[in-house]
Amino acid sequence: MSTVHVVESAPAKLNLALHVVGRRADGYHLLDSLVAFAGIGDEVRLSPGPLSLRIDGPFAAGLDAGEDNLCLRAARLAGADAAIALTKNLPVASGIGGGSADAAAVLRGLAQMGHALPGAAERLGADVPVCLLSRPARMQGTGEIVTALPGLPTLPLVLVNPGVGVSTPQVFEALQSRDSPPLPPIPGFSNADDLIGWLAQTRNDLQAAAQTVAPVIGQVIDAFHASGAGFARMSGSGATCFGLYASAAKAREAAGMLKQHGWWAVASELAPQRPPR
Ligand SMILES: C[C@@](CO)(OP(=O)(O)O)[C@H](O)COP(=O)(O)OP(=O)(O)OC[C@H]1O[C@@H](n2ccc(N)nc2=O)[C@H](O)[C@@H]1O
Ligand SMILES: Nc1ncnc2c1ncn2[C@@H]1O[C@H](COP(=O)(O)OP(=O)(O)O)[C@@H](O)[C@H]1O
Repeated sequence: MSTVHVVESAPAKLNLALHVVGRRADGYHLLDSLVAFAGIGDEVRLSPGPLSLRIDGPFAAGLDAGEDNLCLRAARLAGADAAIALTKNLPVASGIGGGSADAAAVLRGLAQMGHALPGAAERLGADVPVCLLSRPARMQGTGEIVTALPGLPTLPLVLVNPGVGVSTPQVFEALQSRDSPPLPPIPGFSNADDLIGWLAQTRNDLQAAAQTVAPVIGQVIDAFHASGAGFARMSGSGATCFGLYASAAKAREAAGMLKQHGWWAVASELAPQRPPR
């Protein structure tokens, strides 16, 4: 068995706010999004060897380890060989960027093993540039413009996925309008009230569209409020939603209640402090 050389976490991406501000001639939508990362994520381990991928973890069964897997695509883009082990803790295709986070973690890990980061990482997926940073950021364009933000308060949160697959193209097609204003100026947030006050002035424009495809998303948001969340919203194109809570104990209690619906529900943290890279 080969020795693991590098372990990289691949934290879940959350679009705390997401405005659709336009549409390009090729049909792709222009976004303005406040992105942050959660304490929960996948994990990638790299060791020297020919290019290979092995997947374990709670969501391994839903994911093919073939050549299209974003871990392998990332290594090929970097021109690097490595034996990759992925622990898939995040639901697949659920609006929290698990595939992009995995690709970014592979690229970061390969960089630690001496391989240069490839240019145009966004070719792997729109969320890969922000996932490479894995820190709070404003994301614009289709994801290629990433501006790091000073930081966000670390807050208890719960993620819920109702187990319904939502197609990203279908959600974009279901949009009623594509000309939202940009996000309001993003101040420094010193506490939960600051952040929630700012979030209340924003939207996830994809949420209403996703709800037409998967009405259960509305039930998830209602259940978050019933469980004491101070704020609840869908991330990305769904169907995963997040709720913010006043304490870690309340988040854990809420996750227990939300699981009773038969949904994947996990208590974690928003923007946990991570050691500097
Ligand atoms: C919506 C976001 C927000 O962070 O998150 P997720 O829901 O993926 O987590 C991303 O922009 C998702 O980007 P990405 O992950 O590359 O989307 P894909 O699944 O590759 O895109 C599928 C399709 O959705 C449409 N699409 C996607 C992104 C975009 N900015 N405009 C679009 O119109 C296009 O029809 C595209 O062919
Ligand atoms: N390592 C990976 N993890 C998750 N999805 C992957 C991976 N590799 C390829 N994919 C594919 O990428 C697509 C997007 O997955 P993901 O990034 O989890 O979702 P989303 O873009 O909704 O946040 C899925 O359809 C999945 O089949």
